[in-house]
Amino acid sequence: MADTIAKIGIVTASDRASKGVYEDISGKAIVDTMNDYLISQWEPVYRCIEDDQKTIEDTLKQLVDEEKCCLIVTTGGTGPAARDVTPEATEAVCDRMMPGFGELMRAESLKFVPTAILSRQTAGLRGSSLIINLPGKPKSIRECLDAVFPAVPYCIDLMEGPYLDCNEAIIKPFRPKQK
Ligand SMILES: Nc1ncnc2c1ncn2[C@@H]1O[C@H](COP(=O)(O)OP(=O)(O)OP(=O)(O)O)[C@@H](O)[C@H]1O
Ligand SMILES: Nc1nc2c(c(=O)[nH]1)N[C@H]1C(S)=C(S)[C@@H](COP(=O)(O)O)O[C@H]1N2
Repeated sequence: MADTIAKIGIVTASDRASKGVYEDISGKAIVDTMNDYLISQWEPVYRCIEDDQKTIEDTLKQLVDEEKCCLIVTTGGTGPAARDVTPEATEAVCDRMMPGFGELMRAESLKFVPTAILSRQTAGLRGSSLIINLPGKPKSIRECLDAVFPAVPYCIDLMEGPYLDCNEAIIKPFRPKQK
């Protein structure tokens, strides 16, 4: 699927950003990061929603099943507060979990903040889409994506999704088997 435009879902789960109390800087940071990383064509499918489990589940299902996003990156709602339910919504819609993503992001994030372990961020597969949770803080976006993104293009190759070509001066994808 070399020439397919990759659709990438960007989901901000934040009560305040979704009500306009503050600007959604974290969702924008995901878009900026993808623009930095990717030299192949891609298209963002953006949603900014409240921290409500059913709303998050419905949004993730829509982005996978109807929009056909190969990758969905969420931000927010991964902590211990009562309304932090993004990991639960992610698990509920995924067929299989990819625990290594959360493990690596927490380990790398600990180099920046001791509160990294408060994030329950995870990742999983629904159909042939990869869903990755990031914390809500704007600066956590790049800290986490720089750690895990090298494995993302090959993950999408294995699910027969679009070929993600990266700017290797910024991020080096690792593909054990070249196409
Ligand atoms: N999407 C975002 N855009 C800009 N800043 C954000 C965003 N999400 C979080 N922040 C910042 O990080 C701080 C801590 O995030 P927190 O985890 O409380 O947010 P959240 O749970 O995503 O949002 P909310 O509590 O409104 O649902 C916030 O006070 C805010 O300053
Ligand atoms: N890389 C990184 N990870 C981070 C942080 C951060 O600033 N950078 N903040 C932590 C904090 S303070 C919290 S409470 C949790 C959960 O954040 P969330 O509820 O906004 O998703 O993510 C943690 N992980």
